[in-house]
Amino acid sequence: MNGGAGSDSADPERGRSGPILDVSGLAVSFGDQSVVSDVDFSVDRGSLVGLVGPNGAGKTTVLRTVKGTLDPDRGTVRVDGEPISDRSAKAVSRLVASTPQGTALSFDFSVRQTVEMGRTPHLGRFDRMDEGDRQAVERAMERASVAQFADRPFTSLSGGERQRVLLARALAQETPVLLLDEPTANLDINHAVRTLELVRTLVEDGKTAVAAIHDLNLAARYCDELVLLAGGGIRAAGRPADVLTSDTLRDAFDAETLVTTQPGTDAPLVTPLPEQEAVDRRVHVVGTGKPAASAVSTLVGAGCQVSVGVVPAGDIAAERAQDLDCETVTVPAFAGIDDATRGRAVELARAADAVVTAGETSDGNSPVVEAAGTCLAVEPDESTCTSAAHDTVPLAALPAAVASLPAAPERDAKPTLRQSTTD
Ligand SMILES: Nc1ncnc2c1ncn2[C@@H]1O[C@H](COP(=O)(O)OP(=O)(O)OP(=O)(O)O)[C@@H](O)[C@H]1O
Repeated sequence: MNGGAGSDSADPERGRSGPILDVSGLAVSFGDQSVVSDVDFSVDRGSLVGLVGPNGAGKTTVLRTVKGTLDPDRGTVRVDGEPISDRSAKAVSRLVASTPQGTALSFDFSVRQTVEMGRTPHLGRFDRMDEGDRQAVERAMERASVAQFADRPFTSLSGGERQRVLLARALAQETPVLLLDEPTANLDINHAVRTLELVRTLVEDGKTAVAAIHDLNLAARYCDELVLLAGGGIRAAGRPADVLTSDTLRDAFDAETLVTTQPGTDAPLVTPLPEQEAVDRRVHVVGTGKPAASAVSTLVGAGCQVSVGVVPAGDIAAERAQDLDCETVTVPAFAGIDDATRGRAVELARAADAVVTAGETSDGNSPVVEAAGTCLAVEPDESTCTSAAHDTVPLAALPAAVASLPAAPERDAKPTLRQSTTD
């Protein structure tokens, strides 16, 4: 019996909990060049963990070590509690399947023959595939959406199509653990999302997956946890929102980023920022909705100290400002602005080098807008606070417009901003 007749939904892993993969004290070098050391992480059954990090950080090296094709200098990889070094290569292949980073395989097999290779660990040396093996192959091709190419030569496919065939080969292996090295690298956005949705379905059915993923936003959206590798070790590990912060990304990638939240989810959204000199200005934003939220992100990204309000609690501009640790003066939605609340916003506006209005602003905020010496309105200007003289600028030009303003000389005497208060 060659096995493999079971369907994915009857995965024996389903319902089991706890770590299936445990990596401890891993150190790998090539010659005298250390690539990673002190790498420790474990992966729970039924979860998807993303390995992220800059080029050359060692993601592929860690994946190769986990599947046993590269021996570490130190450390242990355990699958299901047992070190892989104590198991035969074939036994490891029944537990761990992988897809390679590159798709430039030179063999000229058909797609079906390529996927059939995934059954090798389940066959004896002289065994032929049985009906159960053939069903596993068909199922894997269907799941990876490559059944329509089954009879074509592998080498005739595009890079993205090949990538899906290699995923099908790994699925045909029917292992509890999947290691995916850049599974979306050659895929268009539709196939990238479909591939990661498929991996999520597999994970929900009980499989465990570790994927090296360059696209931080896809990694954040689909992975349960991330391991950030950089500089020869793990820089951060845990929930995507805890790992993908501006500070850790600066540390790992030497890049400035703006981290907000992906619409409709609580996954972080990472926007790389072009290198530019920080705009050392203090700005108070008055407004609501997406225009005000975008103004806040743009100004924070440009390096300004930003405060916001008065804005209704729950408005996207208030949430964005709080995400970015800006002092935010709010009132409950649909409530009027009381004097004390308006007073705090006026104080912040006076202390700022400029007030920026964006999106709809209520008449109740007029004293806040008027409190500033300078007012800039973001196009299209929807402000109802018309009493203050202002220039209108497109959002993209806002940092430059703010930078061109003179900084108020009494900066040191200005009241300090509190971190993200809401009333
Ligand atoms: N066989 C090898 N011999 C020598 N050095 C190697 C070998 N394989 C990898 N390296 C080096 O090890 C380091 C880590 O490589 P690795 O491919 O693991 O990084 P990575 O994080 O997967 O990178 P990328 O994001 O670019 O795919 C790199 O500096 C690489 O040049």
